[in-house]
Amino acid sequence: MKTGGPQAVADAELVARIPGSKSLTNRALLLAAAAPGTSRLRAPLVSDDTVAFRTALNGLGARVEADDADQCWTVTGTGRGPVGPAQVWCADAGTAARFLPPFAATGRGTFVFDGSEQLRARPQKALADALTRLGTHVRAHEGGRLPLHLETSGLDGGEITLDASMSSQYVSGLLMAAPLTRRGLTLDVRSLVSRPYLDMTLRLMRHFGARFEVDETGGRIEVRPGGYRAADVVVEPDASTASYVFAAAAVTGRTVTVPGLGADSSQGDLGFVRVLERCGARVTVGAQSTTVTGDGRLRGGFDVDMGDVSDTFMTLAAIAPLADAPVTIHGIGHARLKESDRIAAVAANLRACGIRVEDGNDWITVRPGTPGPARIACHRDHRIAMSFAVLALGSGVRLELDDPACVSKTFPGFHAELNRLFPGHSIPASSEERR
Ligand SMILES: O=C(O)C1=C[C@@H](OP(=O)(O)O)[C@@H](O)[C@H](O)C1
Ligand SMILES: C=C(OP(=O)(O)O)C(=O)O
Repeated sequence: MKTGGPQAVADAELVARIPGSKSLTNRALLLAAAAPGTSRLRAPLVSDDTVAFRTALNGLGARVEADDADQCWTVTGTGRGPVGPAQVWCADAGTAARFLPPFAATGRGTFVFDGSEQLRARPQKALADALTRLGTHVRAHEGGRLPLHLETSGLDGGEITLDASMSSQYVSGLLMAAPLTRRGLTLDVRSLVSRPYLDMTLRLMRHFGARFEVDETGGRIEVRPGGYRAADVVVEPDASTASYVFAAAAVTGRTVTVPGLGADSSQGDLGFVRVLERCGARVTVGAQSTTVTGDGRLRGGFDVDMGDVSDTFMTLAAIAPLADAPVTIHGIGHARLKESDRIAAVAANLRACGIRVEDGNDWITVRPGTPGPARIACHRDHRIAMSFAVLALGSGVRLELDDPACVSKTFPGFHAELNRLFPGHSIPASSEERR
């Protein structure tokens, strides 16, 4: 029988404190704002993206109030689309820029959506075009980008085809607006990326009382009119965020459990643990929690499609130098259109560490190697910062992040939590002051 002592301490399971899902928080906020009456979000994510979303909804006529501990947000919704004029600041949040304009289009008046330089650079054309075809008067910057001006008297609905090859967020935004249209809306979705997010949207819409049908191909969705009813939501921990502590388990040979993230999760990014399994980690996805145990060595020599879980491809790419053979990740072309061009950013940072990398339009190959000290260019991309923090942890190399605080987009306490789980982690928590 094993007793206490150093080995027992080394083997002890680490229980990570992962904040709520950004995607669930911002969807639940929108649906609660669109429903009449009071809805509650328990354990919402409190971060730049969700606070921006909450503030935007307050400006659009809903009331979102937080309790003292920010553990429960109470939303008083209006039961209809918002009334303009309103100026909406989306900050860095893709979810705000893609979910809020369709919602506003179901209301009446004029609305102006804008965001940071980073968000202004991200594509919106398919969404702007769809709103125009539905009868909204839309004026956008070149290529449909922010700032976006809308003038609307509500949406009749109807049927439109939508190209979702750049982002699934356009589809989610239109779907969530659809029950507020006068006749209902049918979407014929083409070239969809990030499919699990669309399923998450539909699941949450159903929770708020929406009625819809999805055809057998999954590409045609018919949403009935009739609005929403208020509902309470318990927000699960964020699966994309959990990828960093799971990867940390894999590279340190420790066991990390994330409570509250289990087999029934609607977050596709929990699928990242199956990729870690290919690297040799042991994975248990239980009803209420997920556990990853690493053996400290990473197996490579595989090629994996991470198109459905692309927010986690950098987590794998950043630790891939520690694998015993090359790792290729493909299907991730749309990751070039996020907070940064993520393929380019990961490739350049790995090269700065002395690692051999090849990359193409929608793929990257990372070769085994010993990373050397480097300054990591985060490009204000939270996931670049968090991914390379895990490489620093796993390799013991000194990596300096040029913008450690950018993690506040989705996980303001990231460095502190990594340090709590893995004391002595080389990126100091003191670097975490907010921008
Ligand atoms: O709908 C969502 O909540 C999200 C969808 C994904 O974007 P794309 O659909 O643009 O890939 C993902 O990258 C993003 O972090 C969140
Ligand atoms: C792509 C991301 O964010 P968003 O599109 O919601 O801004 C992300 O969080 O990785």
